[in-house]
Amino acid sequence: MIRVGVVGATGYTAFEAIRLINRHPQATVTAVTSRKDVGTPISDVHRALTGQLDLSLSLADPQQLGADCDVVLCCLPHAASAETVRALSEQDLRVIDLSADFRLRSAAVYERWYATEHPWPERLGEVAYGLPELFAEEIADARLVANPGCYPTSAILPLAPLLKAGVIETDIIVDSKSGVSGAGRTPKLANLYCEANESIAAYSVGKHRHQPEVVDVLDRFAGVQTDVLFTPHLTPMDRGILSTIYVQGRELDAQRVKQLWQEAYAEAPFLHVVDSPPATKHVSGTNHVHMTAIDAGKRVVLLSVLDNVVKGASGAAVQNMNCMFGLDQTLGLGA
Ligand SMILES: NC(=O)C1=CN([C@@H]2O[C@H](COP(=O)(O)OP(=O)(O)OC[C@H]3O[C@@H](n4cnc5c(N)ncnc54)[C@H](OP(=O)(O)O)[C@@H]3O)[C@@H](O)[C@H]2O)C=CC1
Ligand SMILES: CC(=O)N[C@@H](CCC(=O)OP(=O)(O)O)C(=O)O
Repeated sequence: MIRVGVVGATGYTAFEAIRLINRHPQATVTAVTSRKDVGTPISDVHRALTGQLDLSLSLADPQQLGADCDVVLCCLPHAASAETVRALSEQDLRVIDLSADFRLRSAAVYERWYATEHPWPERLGEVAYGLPELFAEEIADARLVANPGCYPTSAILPLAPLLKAGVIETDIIVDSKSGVSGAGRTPKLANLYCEANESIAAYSVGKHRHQPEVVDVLDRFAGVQTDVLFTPHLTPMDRGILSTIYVQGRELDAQRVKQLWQEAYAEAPFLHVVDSPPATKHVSGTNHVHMTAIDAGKRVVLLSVLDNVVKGASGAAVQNMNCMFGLDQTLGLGA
């Protein structure tokens, strides 16, 4: 059995990770940590875990986690995560960081977009990016994996094969909508029921930190510098992301896009090319991504949907864990 520690266990991604590991035939949760709820049973914090996991929260002590775990899923906010990841990396265990702290390859870019100094800049650029559909070999060999952002996953997966094949121009528009769980469980005014319900709004227009992540990962995979305009929207649903992506290229049409996806993702168990516009409900609670392409004048419109807390976070983390331990990618993920 793989012994799994969950750091920052009181949050949404941690809950989803525990739920998935509880169903995993070869992994078990052995430690859950928190700053503020030390000593509290995890099932008091996440009531859906009643009768499902008999563990109490402890402080994140790297040495103790090193003794109790083979792998730690670090579910802390960005900027807070990097120090903990660094301390955990000194232990004899593998780490999957769900935050953004090790996704970018450049400390200067990180510092510009996250407005904070990186505490371990020399490690950036050597960390596997946790999209097994694109980087399976690096992930399999890694001791530290940077789990992708939820929006970036929804944009990178449709775009990567098209850029690699050189069939689209590098000027790309990504318009994304997310459910409120994407913002985490830590309360914020914009995410209160009366603010978010029956309403939809764009935010961080032209300055969201996932824009450089998409650009960096596409360059890493396809060796192409893109100019991505990314606009996220908060929508009144619990979970789910829909990304609408506008691309164009000479003699490009939807059929060619789908053919390139089919070739690139023939072995990818969670990626599905569908024939009509997908809905977030089609993938809710699953690790699947549905994608389609539709001709629209001089452009092709790409549509992708995923569950932000599963394929956008904890499901991807379990998929990465499976790769790191030489297991079938789908184990514990119901596919
Ligand atoms: N929600 C989503 O859909 C996605 C989230 N992510 C990323 O995953 C990570 C976790 O997200 P999520 O679970 O939604 O977040 P939450 O806000 O739900 O939970 C984060 C947990 O981290 C702990 N925490 C908060 N602030 C600090 C701090 N300054 N130092 C140490 N611990 C802290 C808290 O636990 P306590 O107070 O008990 O210590 C909190 O419960 C984030 O980096 C997020 O950006 C990535 C993809 C998708
Ligand atoms: C709806 C909502 O607020 N979503 C979050 C994205 C969550 C995520 O993936 O963010 P990380 O890169 O920090 O892991 C946001 O826009 O900040």
